[in-house]
Amino acid sequence: MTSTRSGGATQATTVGYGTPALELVGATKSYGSHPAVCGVDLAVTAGEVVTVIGPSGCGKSTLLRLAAGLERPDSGEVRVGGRVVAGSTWVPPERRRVGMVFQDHALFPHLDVARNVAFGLDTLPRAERAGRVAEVLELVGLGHLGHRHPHELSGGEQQRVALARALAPRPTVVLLDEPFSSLDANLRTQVRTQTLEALHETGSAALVVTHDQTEALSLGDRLAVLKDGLLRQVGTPSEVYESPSSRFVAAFMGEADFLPAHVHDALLTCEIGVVSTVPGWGRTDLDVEVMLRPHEVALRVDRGSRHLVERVEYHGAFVLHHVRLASGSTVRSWQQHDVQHAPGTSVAVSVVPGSRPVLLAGDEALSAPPATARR
Ligand SMILES: Nc1ncnc2c1ncn2[C@@H]1O[C@H](COP(=O)(O)OP(=O)(O)OP(=O)(O)O)[C@@H](O)[C@H]1O
Repeated sequence: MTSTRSGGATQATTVGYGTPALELVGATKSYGSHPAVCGVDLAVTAGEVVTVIGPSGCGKSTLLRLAAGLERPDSGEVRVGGRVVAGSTWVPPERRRVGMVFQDHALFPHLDVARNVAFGLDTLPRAERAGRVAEVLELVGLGHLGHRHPHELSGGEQQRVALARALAPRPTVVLLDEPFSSLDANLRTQVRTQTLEALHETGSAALVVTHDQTEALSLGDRLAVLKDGLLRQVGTPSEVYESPSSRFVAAFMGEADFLPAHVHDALLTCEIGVVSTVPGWGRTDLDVEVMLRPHEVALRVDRGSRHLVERVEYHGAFVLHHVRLASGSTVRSWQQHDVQHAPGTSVAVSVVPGSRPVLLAGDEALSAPPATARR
């Protein structure tokens, strides 16, 4: 069931309570014999921003194109506002209540900003069109630029026009494909914030493709990690970063080092000593691997240690130290910007107290001890 929220001309068409704005159910698409998206189940609710991230060629754009109606699924369904738009039936892109924002903005060069934004509003009575255009341009902070042509705008302004154009018809869902990647780093942060504000203001559901881990972690209410066309994990940014379900997700979402480790009666130890206790792992004896992120690794100069600083990377606010352990394994450690241990320095390495490192058996993260490991 779709309904329009009362009390706000800028509001998107939202869906009834409990109905996802966008649902992909078993969505599958191959190009020839090459599977691009394999049985993806993903739901986005009204007002929610979900980012899709994964390595190049993993199927991110194909997933978005399936939702938009620019590709037909080989099997599975796409639903918008609870209505099937692909699967047992086919609804073309322009009738899906879906807005799209592309990486290159895709504005019409011969139309001014106002006409670009008005482009998808032909079903609206003429008298209401100008008001709606003014409203969404105001929403993205460009109320004063309606008369300009795209070539007279900065990259960030063009991106905001593209967003205004996508939001103007009050879509149920907005799909954004790498929307900030053509902007330089400073502008990207600013336009990202403005985009999020506009999306939250309208209450649209949004699915955003990005290849930037930091962006995925900071932008989305949830993020979906894709690899080889398969969804590997869906969760809030902190769930995915702090409790990755696999080695792939752990390493893809940020710096991660893996060390052989052992759990004995809920005590986790590895080459650098005691890592932590592991609640619920009493009466367990098991070889595992522990994942350590650089913010969990502490260093202290110790002339007697056989662990040596190998390389130091200055990042401004923080300095990343690469340490070669006595065994030959390496770990990384973030230090404050004024701490730089020169290569060759002997250091004691430990785990920052309070850390809850992730344990792995093979490529899968362990959330509980396997039954076979119980003594
Ligand atoms: N029209 C097409 N014809 C044939 N193969 C395609 C087509 N579009 C995409 N593919 C293939 O499908 C796979 C998924 O492509 P897709 O563009 O969805 O990946 P992506 O994750 O968006 O990649 P990137 O991050 O590099 O943009 C890739 O192997 C790609 O080569």
